[in-house]
Amino acid sequence: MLRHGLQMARGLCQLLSDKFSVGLHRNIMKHLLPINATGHAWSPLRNIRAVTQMAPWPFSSSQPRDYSLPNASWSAEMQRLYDQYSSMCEVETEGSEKKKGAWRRLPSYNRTLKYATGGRCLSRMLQAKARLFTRNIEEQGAGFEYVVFINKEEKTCVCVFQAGHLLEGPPGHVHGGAIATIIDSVTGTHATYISGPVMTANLTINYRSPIPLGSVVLVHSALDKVEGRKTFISCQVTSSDGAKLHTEATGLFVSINVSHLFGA
Ligand SMILES: CCCCCCCC(=O)SCCNC(=O)CCNC(=O)[C@H](O)C(C)(C)COP(=O)(O)OP(=O)(O)OC[C@H]1O[C@@H](n2cnc3c(N)ncnc32)[C@H](O)[C@@H]1OP(=O)(O)O
Repeated sequence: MLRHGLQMARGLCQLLSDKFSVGLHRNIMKHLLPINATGHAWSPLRNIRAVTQMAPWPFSSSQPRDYSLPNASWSAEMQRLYDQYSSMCEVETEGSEKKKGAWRRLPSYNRTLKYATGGRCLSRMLQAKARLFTRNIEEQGAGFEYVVFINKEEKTCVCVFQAGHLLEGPPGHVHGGAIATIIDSVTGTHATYISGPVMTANLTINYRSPIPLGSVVLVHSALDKVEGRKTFISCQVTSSDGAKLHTEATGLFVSINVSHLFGA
């Protein structure tokens, strides 16, 4: 019973911190994972693990890499847009006072839920190898380079997305499935920020104009409405100056009890 409860707590914590990559995880993480003076996470669950012989806590020895931070593969346009939205974000100044800003950058990691379906643990091999679909290409700039910002006041999201050469569909242009993936990731993250844990129930996409490989586009996500467990989001992918419409989409996200993902 204790073991099962701890697995659930650990899975929930990681779900909120990895899969959904949104701010609400912070409240839980700060209780479960105080950061010590060396910057390493300390977990009360880790201490209990010695008694219960549970699988390793994935964040126990080092901080996870935040993939939404700039790297050498980012083009000047990607960096410019990152700087533009970052300048509108809330920042902590000296003395822990916060400078007001409507936007917030959402961190992004490469691990997803550790304990998945059927109420059973995934095999150790799968646990070790599982990676978030959009963050699983090692070579920087080859796949999905993106960063998501959320506007708390307007309840909108924008993602700056640079599509790498491994995402080719039609010659020299981005694969429709890759476009769907980034749309699902951004709108899903947005819905989670609004409504807590959700799953995509429906995604409807209209492709209006092809996206050149290597280009930087903006994925704009807006909340349409929330009806009970249903969160409706609409989305547009445009050129970085907003002049060209590439893709339009609508998504329906249904709130779930996380036990849904544990097969309970
Ligand atoms: C950082 C990374 C972020 C990544 C975000 C990516 C998110 C994802 O990709 S999730 C993976 C893809 N999605 C899935 O695998 C979901 C699979 N489907 C399911 O698990 C379930 O069908 C689920 C959870 C969506 C809904 O099931 P359940 O909880 O039983 O809800 P259910 O009672 O059927 O429906 C609830 C409401 O939604 C409606 N609904 C459910 N599915 C649909 C649908 N496809 N179309 C329209 N309406 C729907 C129902 O009609 C019902 O409406 P109402 O309350 O008005 O009667």
